[in-house]
Amino acid sequence: MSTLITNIGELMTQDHEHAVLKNAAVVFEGERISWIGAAADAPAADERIDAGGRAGLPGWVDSHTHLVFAGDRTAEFEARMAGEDYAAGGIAVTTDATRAATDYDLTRLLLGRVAEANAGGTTYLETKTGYGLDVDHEARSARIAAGVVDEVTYLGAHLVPAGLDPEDYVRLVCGPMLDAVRPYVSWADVFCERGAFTAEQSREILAACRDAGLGLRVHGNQLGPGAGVQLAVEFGAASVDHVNHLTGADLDALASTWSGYDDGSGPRGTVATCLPACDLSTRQPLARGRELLDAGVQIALASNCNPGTSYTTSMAYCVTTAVLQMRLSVHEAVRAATAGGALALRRETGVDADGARAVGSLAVGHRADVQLLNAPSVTHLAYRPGVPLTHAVWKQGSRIV
Ligand SMILES: N=CN[C@@H](CCC(=O)O)C(=O)O
Ligand SMILES: [Zn+2]
Repeated sequence: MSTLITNIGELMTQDHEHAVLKNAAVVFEGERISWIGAAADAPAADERIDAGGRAGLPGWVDSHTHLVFAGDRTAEFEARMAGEDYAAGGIAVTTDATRAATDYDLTRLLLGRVAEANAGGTTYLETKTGYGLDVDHEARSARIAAGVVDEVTYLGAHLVPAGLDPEDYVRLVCGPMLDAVRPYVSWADVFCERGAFTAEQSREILAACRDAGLGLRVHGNQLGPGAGVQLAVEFGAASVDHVNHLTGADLDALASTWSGYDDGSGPRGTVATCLPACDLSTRQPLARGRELLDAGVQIALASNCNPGTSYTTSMAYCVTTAVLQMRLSVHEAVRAATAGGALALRRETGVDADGARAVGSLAVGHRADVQLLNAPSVTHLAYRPGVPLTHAVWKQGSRIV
């Protein structure tokens, strides 16, 4: 089955050349893109969709979420808006509610959040465990997530549960808990922050997870300066996320991981993932996306959807905020929310050992994940803030919106 989407007024491909095509068309063959170019040259296909001059772009790649949870934290949010600071301890409230939920309810809640993300144009999703915090509940969260989302990250190192000795808990995270989640996850993450895990504890956990064959990610430098960025660089993590409080040395360390990447002489480095919706909800200074880009660091934008610090699945909101307040161009912000997210998940290129296709950019052979906006140009995402512009979404070649 092939599908032609034609009469696309502006197509932002986010491919290697950063091409933005006018009067464009794209053809899918099954789950993959088989052709892309000028509408006038497009080949015939089994199905023909007229985009009516609308703008098209890759589906969003949301590379940082915490979607497996029950309960809500409205009261904590209200207190924060009244002036209280965010503290990691709130994670325990969600952990209690999550442990109390049935498998059926947790799955239903997760599916609802994924559907909400899809409706806003998200076509590739990572999510984390981290609201189970004991062996059985972490394994359950990982198992449920693995049946629903594209990438699952083990975040047993989210908070030390009350009453446990931190060193005992770290041993659990590095041992029996890691063994229990291992069949379901491909990534591990650690919340390296005051009130969560120290640099030394984080290092021990990252080493154990690396030795178990997991790719690494780090929550770092969110609430103040800290060791997260340096640890992420030391371990060759695919991303370090939050990055609100960076020293010059942190910026240099991140930039050094990307030297030679652009001209093909160096490997992929550590992506700095900015979470603007979270920054606003926690009243942290916005991550310095502009400065990171100018220093040569590859960045991603992600929703960080979770009940504590960022209860939104809207990648469009993140893009809008990045343009209006972080001083990214529309092209840069869209890139960070598509190809940047893919880079943070190491899914930006070709066919890998799992047979998975590249996501986050529109090129022949890549996964057919495309969204059309109810707008003539992608700029409308920032020009018309808050307006739901999603018109149609295809994921792996199938229309889902
Ligand atoms: N910072 C750590 N974890 C989440 C928040 C979790 C929570 O408060 O429930 C985050 O990414 O912001
Ligand atoms: Zn997070």
